[in-house]
Amino acid sequence: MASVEQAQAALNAVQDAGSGRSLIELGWIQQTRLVDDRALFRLALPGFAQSQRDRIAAEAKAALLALEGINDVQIELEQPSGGAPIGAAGHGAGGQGQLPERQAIPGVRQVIAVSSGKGGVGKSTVAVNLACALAASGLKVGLLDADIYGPNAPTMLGVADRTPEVSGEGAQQLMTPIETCGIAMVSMGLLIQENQPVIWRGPMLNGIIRQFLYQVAWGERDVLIVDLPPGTGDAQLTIAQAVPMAGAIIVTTPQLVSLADARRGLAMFLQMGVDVLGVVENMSVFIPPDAPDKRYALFGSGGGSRLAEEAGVPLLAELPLEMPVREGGDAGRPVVLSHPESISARGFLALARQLSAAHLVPA
Ligand SMILES: Nc1ncnc2c1ncn2[C@@H]1O[C@H](COP(=O)(O)OP(=O)(O)OP(=O)(O)O)[C@@H](O)[C@H]1O
Repeated sequence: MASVEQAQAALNAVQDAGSGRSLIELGWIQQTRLVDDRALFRLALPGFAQSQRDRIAAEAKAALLALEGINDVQIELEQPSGGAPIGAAGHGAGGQGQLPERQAIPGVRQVIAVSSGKGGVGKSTVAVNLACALAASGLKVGLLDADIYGPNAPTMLGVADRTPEVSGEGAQQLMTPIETCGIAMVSMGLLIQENQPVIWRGPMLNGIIRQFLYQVAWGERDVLIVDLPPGTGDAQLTIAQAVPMAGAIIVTTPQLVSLADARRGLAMFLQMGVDVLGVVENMSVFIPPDAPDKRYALFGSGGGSRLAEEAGVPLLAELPLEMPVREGGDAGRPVVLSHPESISARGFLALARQLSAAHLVPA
């Protein structure tokens, strides 16, 4: 028959996927007891998504059932001290105290973040084309380029030389988004000179992102697409804590190194209580312009589906590496508008249809 110490040691081996730390060390598992052949413990998780809570509970349960003499496990679900109630708005990192309520953007019905673990995988390309494809389907779409340090959306949408109008002063300031390709967009790239470096610290970055969320005249929008910077930094945390979201899309290439980063990004969203809507694999195969029937798996294959499967989320699209995508991005005319018949454009349009059907309802 196992002892309480053995039960605790077994639970100590169960880790939080995001930080890699033990659940016991994090204080999420408490009051482990044994009654006859039953193990009981209290699970006090911060506001994780349901799937993440289920996974943690299942792993802890399995760890206990593997012990000799334990035939049943009972879990008491507890709200973490000072944290947000489990299953409510669902944000908060363990033990960090009460976070402010998420605040919706007036007139904006849904927010979808486009994220990637590492740079250069095509996150901005996906965000911009997805926004254009959703607009082409008749939805009212906004695009917030939250990649403050490397804003690419203005170039990809051909508006890098435009400057949004700003009215009012201080907290009353209101920026009018730029209208292009049927969408309304704002970006740091519209506010700084080209080639000017952006060197900001966290609090300033949070401030500008909050301004982009709440001090822009977004008007009535069925959906706001947020193009996040790569990685798991301040911008992701600010957005995830500030605004209620339909969820996040994770963009990755099939490459293993890209996958490891994408996993971290995915875990961060789940930890913040933000649903992951699915994975988009970009650059799945290269289609040469002079041999459009050929396919080359330049970055390997199967990475996107592996990531999606691991996380229990859908693989939303597998988009090829094609010349018109890059050309459209450089020329300021996204491929869904410049080459709507291309395989990539059809992939983006199908992605938009899927997301629309599952998460968006026009006003
Ligand atoms: N499917 C594709 N086919 C061809 N070119 C692509 C494709 N996806 C992205 N690209 C090109 O790859 C480059 C990087 O794409 P993009 O800027 O969208 O990546 P990113 O992940 O947003 O990068 P970062 O986060 O570093 O800004 C761009 O020149 C873009 O045009």
